[in-house]
Amino acid sequence: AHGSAETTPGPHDVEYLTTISIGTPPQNLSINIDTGSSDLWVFSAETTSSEVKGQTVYDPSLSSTAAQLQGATWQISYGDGSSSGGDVYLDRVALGGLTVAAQAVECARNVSGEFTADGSSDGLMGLGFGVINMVKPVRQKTFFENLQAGLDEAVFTADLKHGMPGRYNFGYVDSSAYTGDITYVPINSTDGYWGWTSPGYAVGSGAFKDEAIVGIADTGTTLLLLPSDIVADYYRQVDGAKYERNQGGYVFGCDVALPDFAFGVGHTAGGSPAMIKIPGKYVNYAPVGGSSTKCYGGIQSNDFIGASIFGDLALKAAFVVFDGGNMRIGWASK
Ligand SMILES: O=C(NNC1=NCCC1)c1ccc(Br)cc1
Repeated sequence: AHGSAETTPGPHDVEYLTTISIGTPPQNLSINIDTGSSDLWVFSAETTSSEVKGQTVYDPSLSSTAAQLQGATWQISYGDGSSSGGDVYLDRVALGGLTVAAQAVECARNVSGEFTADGSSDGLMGLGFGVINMVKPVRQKTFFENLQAGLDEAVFTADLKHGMPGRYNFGYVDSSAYTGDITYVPINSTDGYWGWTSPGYAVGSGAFKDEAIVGIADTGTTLLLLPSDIVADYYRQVDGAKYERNQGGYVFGCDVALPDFAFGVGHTAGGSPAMIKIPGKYVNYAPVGGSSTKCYGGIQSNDFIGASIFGDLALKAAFVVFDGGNMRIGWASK
């Protein structure tokens, strides 16, 4: 089996939203597919009403195929400090023409302010590894893990785009969706993430710099978060760019010229790595609050996290294969 679903960017490509249907008759929700976590949770009929502002909720009592997972609860917090928690139902979940008959659907009883304020997202679908699923006492499998054995190929692919809809495919690699070759590198899933190491980077037309970047591929994080020395190196090439603590990162004039940023993938011994190039204009993330001339950079430091995060800013410059069958990740230009 294989399937395909369109995914639509929010403002400034802050997140990408994909429609899933839950239950019988189907209840359609718009969710954020997140390779940086492993819980499928949704706003629900049980969510504290003051914390629901415009979201569509899943109501298991209206689904003839819903069954509460007795005694199961969950609580999760994300890298950006947001959080949610609640209880668990098993129900059928469909996405892109694929269905899991008994998927753990984690129903929120409470959500943090970030989720309440985001009227576009009705929940998250984690496509990380089940080892970090947060359901207690028995952790649950992700949608992809439940599908995997029945897929033609044990893969899903992310084809996110700048300011326009992209696509998540499951069970196959669409050879018409990228250019050149896909370069695969092994992943380290010990922490439950799609962890991988880039051999280095280049700023604009500059030389490749051999500096290993240990990170994760995370569709649920908006920006590209890298070691502070690499980030400083990039913004040295941006006229007037500076680090502003009260803005929480590097800012620059919204009309400034921005160099491309390229990161390496794999490299044959002595050979040069494949490069994924992020166009400079993608690095202009958005005007900072209250200004129309000062803009916030899409490349920022990871110093509080430790690992680097190849978030949507990096992913939307590539066609990315999350290969669960071979525990590897593949990157291609497009
Ligand atoms: O939470 C993480 N990714 N997903 C999401 N962020 C915000 C909403 C969803 C995340 C995962 C790993 C590391 Br290391 C840092 C952050």
